[in-house]
Amino acid sequence: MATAFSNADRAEVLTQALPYFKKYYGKTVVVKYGGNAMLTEDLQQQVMEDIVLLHLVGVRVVLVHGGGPEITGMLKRVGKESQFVNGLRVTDKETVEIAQMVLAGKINKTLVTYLEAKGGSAIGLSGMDGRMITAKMKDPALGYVGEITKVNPVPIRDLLERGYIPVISSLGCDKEGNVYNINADTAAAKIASALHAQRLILMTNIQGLLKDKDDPTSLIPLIDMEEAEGMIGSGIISGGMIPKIECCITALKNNVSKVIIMDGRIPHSVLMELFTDTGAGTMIVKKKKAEKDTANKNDERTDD
Ligand SMILES: Nc1ncnc2c1ncn2[C@@H]1O[C@H](COP(=O)(O)OP(=O)(O)O)[C@@H](O)[C@H]1O
Ligand SMILES: CC(=O)N[C@@H](CCC(=O)OP(=O)(O)O)C(=O)O
Repeated sequence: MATAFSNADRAEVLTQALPYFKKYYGKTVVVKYGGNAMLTEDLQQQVMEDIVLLHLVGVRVVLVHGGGPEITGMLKRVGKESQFVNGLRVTDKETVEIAQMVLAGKINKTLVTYLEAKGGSAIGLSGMDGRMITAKMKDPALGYVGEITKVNPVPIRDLLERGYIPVISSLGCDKEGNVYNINADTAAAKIASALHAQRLILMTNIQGLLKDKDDPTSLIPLIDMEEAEGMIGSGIISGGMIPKIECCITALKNNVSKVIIMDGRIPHSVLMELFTDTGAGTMIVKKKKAEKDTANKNDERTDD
């Protein structure tokens, strides 16, 4: 097949990636995949191929997934309308059962199958397995929406040690055996904290954090926690981006080195972020090293 790249070009690309392979070898990267970045089978397969590549070059990669649109679709099929309060789905007993079927059943197993088909070894678990995610009711008005009280990282570490990619769905349970529906960004952030991850990558359906959410050219490549908090206060960050940024900030305050929000619909965005000079999306750091105007995302990316 004719291609625009010569073998020399390909070798050059690999050589350029070498310092990044070295940087991330043996490091823990938690990737959250979900929402509209998960809409087609092709897209899911492409992202899983990237995850396998990360795994094969020695990154300890953990995949945490959501699947909100699929839960909404399944609820519709049984005649139930979804209702959200501040980005969280109001979850009655029937809804949590359906969330469990969709997340722990269909999506988790589909992603595991794709990872295996692409040459990885993956094991799919939900937050209930091995008491990985303990939760309590967040607010009785929301029903069975879980607030995470504890993450047990041992089963995840065991799988990583044995060379598996853990694939975790965002459900949790309490001591009484109640199951809770948990926002997948929140679950990924808490898991990243429990693992002291080098990177938490949240894949979403927008380029990253934008100065103006309706202007795709206004991407902010690098921001720190204080600036991000200010942008929530000033209304630049709104809607579903608010809980996303809040859980990024909590992760940074709790053992996670850096967080990236990126567009999961762009092919190979995760590889671009980790293995190229340019990166992708928005990186959130605790505190920028340089002053605001001179801060360079690449300085932050190549150092921690
Ligand atoms: N400043 C901003 N930059 C980027 N997106 C923003 C911003 N403010 C609000 N948003 C909105 O947040 C959305 C992402 O949140 P959400 O839809 O909950 O993502 P997901 O379903 O992937 O978890 C974007 O599609 C966008 O409409
Ligand atoms: C409590 C709550 O809202 N849970 C989410 C869980 C799935 C999720 O977060 O999926 P995405 O990442 O695809 O949005 C829900 O029911 O949609």
